[in-house]
Amino acid sequence: MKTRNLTLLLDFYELTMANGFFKENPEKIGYFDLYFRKVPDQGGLVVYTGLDQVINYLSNLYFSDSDIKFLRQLGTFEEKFLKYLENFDFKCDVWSMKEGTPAFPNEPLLTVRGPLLQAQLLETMLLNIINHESLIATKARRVCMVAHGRKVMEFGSRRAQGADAATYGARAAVIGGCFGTANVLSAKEFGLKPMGTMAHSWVQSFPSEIEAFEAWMRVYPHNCLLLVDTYDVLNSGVPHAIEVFRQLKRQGIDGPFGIRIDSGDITYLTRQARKMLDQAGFESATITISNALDEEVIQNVLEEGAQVDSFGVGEKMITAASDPVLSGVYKMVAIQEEGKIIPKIKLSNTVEKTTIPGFKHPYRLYDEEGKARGDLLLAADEKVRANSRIYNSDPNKTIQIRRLKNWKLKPLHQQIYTAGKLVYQQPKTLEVKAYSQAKVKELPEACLRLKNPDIYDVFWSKRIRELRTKMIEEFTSK
Ligand SMILES: Nc1ncnc2c1ncn2[C@@H]1O[C@H](COP(=O)(O)OP(=O)(O)OP(=O)(O)O)[C@@H](O)[C@H]1O
Ligand SMILES: O=P(O)(O)OC[C@H]1O[C@H](OP(=O)(O)OP(=O)(O)O)[C@H](O)[C@@H]1O
Ligand SMILES: O=C(O)c1cccnc1
Repeated sequence: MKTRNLTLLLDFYELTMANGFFKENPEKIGYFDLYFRKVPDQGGLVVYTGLDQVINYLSNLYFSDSDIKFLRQLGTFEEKFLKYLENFDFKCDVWSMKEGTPAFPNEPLLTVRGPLLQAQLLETMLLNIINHESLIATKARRVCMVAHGRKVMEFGSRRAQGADAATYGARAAVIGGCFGTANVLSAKEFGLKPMGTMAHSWVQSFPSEIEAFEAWMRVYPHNCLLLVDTYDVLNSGVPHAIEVFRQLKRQGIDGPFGIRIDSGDITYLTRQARKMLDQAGFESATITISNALDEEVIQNVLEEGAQVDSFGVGEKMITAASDPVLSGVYKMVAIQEEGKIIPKIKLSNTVEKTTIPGFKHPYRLYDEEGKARGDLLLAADEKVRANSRIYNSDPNKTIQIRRLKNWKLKPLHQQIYTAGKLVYQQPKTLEVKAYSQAKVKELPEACLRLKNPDIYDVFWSKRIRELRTKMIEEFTSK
């Protein structure tokens, strides 16, 4: 997407703290991890998405004259700090998982290291981008999985919560597995092919359904997809569609032909429509369905034997309606003073909400067959030996300690910025999608299912576990 100055899209406390950090010690370094604690819909994985927009945001950080003017008249900030913002020079290091990576609770999707006052300013926007796009990609994976290879088109822009949610959401849906989107802006910006059928208004605008279909046929003889539910699917829509396909066939045009059904009982109507099309000799004519679809409806109708070639999915996917929040957080995990990294923790009443201190990176563990067996968090300067002990991060798992065996470790973090300089080449959206699908295939099948998936293990090294336990004890014994 075009560059946009979103620097002021932050929560005011980030600026007031930054003003304070500036006064205290502008050189002090902070480390922050961005992660989530719970997979939406009680699913097994999140499709990490948003890095493209994160890069766009970070590469365009600046405070414009009018931003500074606005901040100055608030009377909250020191003049020296405003001057610092005026000449803002992004200096942070950023590590991130590659976009499309399947990710799990409590592992850093993205880590920022840099002057505390800068790293703090990024909190809201990084979360805004990643929480939204990962949520939609995660939902789309669920929807596409139950479609079992049938195409899913993203149709949700009209019901998305605003223009960005529609456009970036459509991209996220494609990364999650959708074949394409009806959103033309998203298609243009992200190198996708826009797609779709026709609306009821086309049919309504003619004196009769057959005239509407014939007119469409004249405009698009080589891709004749007709919406057949404006009046009566089986008594009017499908027979008229067949009549038009016959006319095209007589002209020597053999498709692609197709119909879309947007209301009624999907199972019954598609089975009947399939029979009618087949009997008329149009076995290759496709049937698309739409109308408030989600993974449950799709699974239901396919189990009932619905005859569907592709799905148009809108509102339920673009808003992740069944569980519409990914509660990613951005937490300080360390500071650095005089070259020394000092781990920091945030305690909570629940173990889940207590943070994981220290500068660390996530790795994926692969067995001899190339299957992912879990993820492992290691301190940034830590090396582990084959067969060392690793510890489950989930306190509810019965088996807490495991051996690393001969599993291969592959780093999940890539360096994206070094001292504020972009050092990473972001792949194109369709490459991200292909990468994501390949990475999902590496996971145990039981983690992928919609209901009651197996919980994928996220392990910690001994060092991380001991540090956390020690810090909890230190604070709670005080
Ligand atoms: N066989 C089926 N099993 C489960 N859900 C279905 C089935 N057929 C349709 N649905 C879903 O049921 C919901 C209601 O569909 P229906 O077409 O009856 O209502 P509607 O949206 O009011 O129709 P209209 O678009 O004409 O106003 C939709 O979400 C649809 O996807
Ligand atoms: O239902 P969704 O999953 O969001 O899919 C997109 C919907 O958008 C269109 O409906 P339209 O705006 O014409 O209204 P409708 O619900 O009356 O069909 C289309 O016909 C689908 O039904
Ligand atoms: O092309 C379509 O059929 C379409 C696009 C958006 C929303 N509903 C339908």
